[in-house]
Amino acid sequence: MTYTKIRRVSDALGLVAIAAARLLPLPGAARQMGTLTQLKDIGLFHSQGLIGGRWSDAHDGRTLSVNNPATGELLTTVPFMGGVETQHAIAAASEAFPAWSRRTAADRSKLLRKWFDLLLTHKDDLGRIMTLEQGKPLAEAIGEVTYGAGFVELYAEEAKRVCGDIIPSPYPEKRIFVLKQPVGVVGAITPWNFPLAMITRKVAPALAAGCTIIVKPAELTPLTALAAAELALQAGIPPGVLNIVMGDAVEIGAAMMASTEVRKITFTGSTGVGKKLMAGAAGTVKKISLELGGNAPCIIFDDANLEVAVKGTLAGKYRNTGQTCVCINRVLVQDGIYERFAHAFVKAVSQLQVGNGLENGVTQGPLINEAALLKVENHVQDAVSKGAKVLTGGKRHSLGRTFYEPTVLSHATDDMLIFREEVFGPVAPLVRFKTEEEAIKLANDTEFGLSSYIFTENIARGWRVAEALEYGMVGINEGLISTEVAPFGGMKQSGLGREGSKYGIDEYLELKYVCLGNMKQTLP
Ligand SMILES: NC(=O)c1ccc[n+]([C@@H]2O[C@H](COP(=O)([O-])OP(=O)(O)OC[C@H]3O[C@@H](n4cnc5c(N)ncnc54)[C@H](O)[C@@H]3O)[C@@H](O)[C@H]2O)c1
Ligand SMILES: O=CCCC(=O)O
Repeated sequence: MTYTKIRRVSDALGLVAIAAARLLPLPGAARQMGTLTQLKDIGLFHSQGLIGGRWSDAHDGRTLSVNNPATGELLTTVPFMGGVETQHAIAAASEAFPAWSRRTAADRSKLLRKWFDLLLTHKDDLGRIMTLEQGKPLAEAIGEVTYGAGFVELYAEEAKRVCGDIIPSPYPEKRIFVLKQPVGVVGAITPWNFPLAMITRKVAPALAAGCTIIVKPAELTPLTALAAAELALQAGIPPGVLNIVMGDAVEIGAAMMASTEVRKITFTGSTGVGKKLMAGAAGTVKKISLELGGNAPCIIFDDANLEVAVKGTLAGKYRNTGQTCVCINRVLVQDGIYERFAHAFVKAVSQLQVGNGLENGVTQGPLINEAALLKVENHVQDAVSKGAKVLTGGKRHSLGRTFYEPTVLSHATDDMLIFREEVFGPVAPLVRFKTEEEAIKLANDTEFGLSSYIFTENIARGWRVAEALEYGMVGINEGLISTEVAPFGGMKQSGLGREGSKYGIDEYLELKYVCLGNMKQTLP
């Protein structure tokens, strides 16, 4: 029985093809399936890359393990690809580019809309795959699918609004036009913390603009990307328009950088890697956008509504177990509200439920791996050694492995690692301040500038401080600010360019100036 037939049978019976898939060698499908067999549509599970519309292995057969961070379980293996496969993917994307870019915007829009519909239809399965490989609680994972699909819907609409311009000419015999054209083949490199949304935030505007793309998802979380790509194929997105390679990040990145056909690099990840890519892109002068790390301050003023501040800080800090680039990293609390805030915040944090993201009621999943756990431990130890006090948590969770207790530290100061670096874990350090001026100074005292948060009931103060913060995004009385319709991005070393919103598509477009001369004046 072929894999497609197994899928049809399983669909017809309303069952998954668990037994069959385990027993048969399945070309193009699962080699080891474990808990992934509980998907409603097993056809979403792919463990090969996608090049020119074909599910592909590494040329030398090498593979890479994908594990569940909550249990350590081996979920599957995927090809360990490198420069060779990246060059094939670039060739496929280049070949697909002329036809894709010549299609009407309305046509591309329809295909993106179909992809959006399919992503939502399969949101439970996509969420399950995401929880298995990334660890976030299932409800949060399904939330990410909705969020990620939102970019596809938005750019299905924006595709039709890529308008050029006519500029009044200063010369009677000349006319001046501005065309917007797709930049060409795009290389996208994405992180593990948002295995779907960081991909659709790049792929959807690229495809809407008429570009073709090669995506390299994080090696820790390739399965959600592959499932989304399966749905893109089902939606009718032509072979070669969307390609996925994974494996040796350095080799894949280098092949993208070296290629003269790749005209644009879009990266989300750490600032260190972003800087390397920026240097690499210089060799062929590629357009580049970077969404990098953050060090978000959250300023709680004396006049904040305590309940709103606690709820907002909780959401902004502990989303995805603190593993979000926009997660609050430093909580700056004014003198007059410090004790009351600390008390109420600790109470709320103590109620978070840690566990395997597939279990009901869990709000805090594991950290992605042992290295992430060690970083969190190191930050807490460093803070405590410099005078911080643990108000709750402060150690590995009794579940073991990659679980860490949701933690609040008081008496944090600007000489601690946790003040300087992104902790990327469930730890909130409270820093006491006296004046508005001091809060702004502390908040801006970092090379990062992604997101920031303010809690105050004073509207004038909210505006004033928002204007003074050197950050690309500011939440006022709100801890969850991400949405596909708003421009997402950072200042300083948090990145270049903006994603999402009506502005995000500009990153995938070139402006071309056309001057029409010899316009003879025939009318009187
Ligand atoms: N600003 C944003 O929108 C945003 C969003 C999500 C995550 N992030 C940041 O990402 C970081 C966490 O993600 P991460 O640990 O996956 O980051 P990372 O930089 O280690 O990896 C990101 C991606 O880059 C690849 N990569 C690593 N080295 C590379 C190289 N030399 N050449 C080419 N590719 C390379 C990885 O395989 C992965 O796919 C955090 O700093 C977080 O703040 C930022
Ligand atoms: O990790 C960073 C991106 C998360 C988001 O889009 O809110």
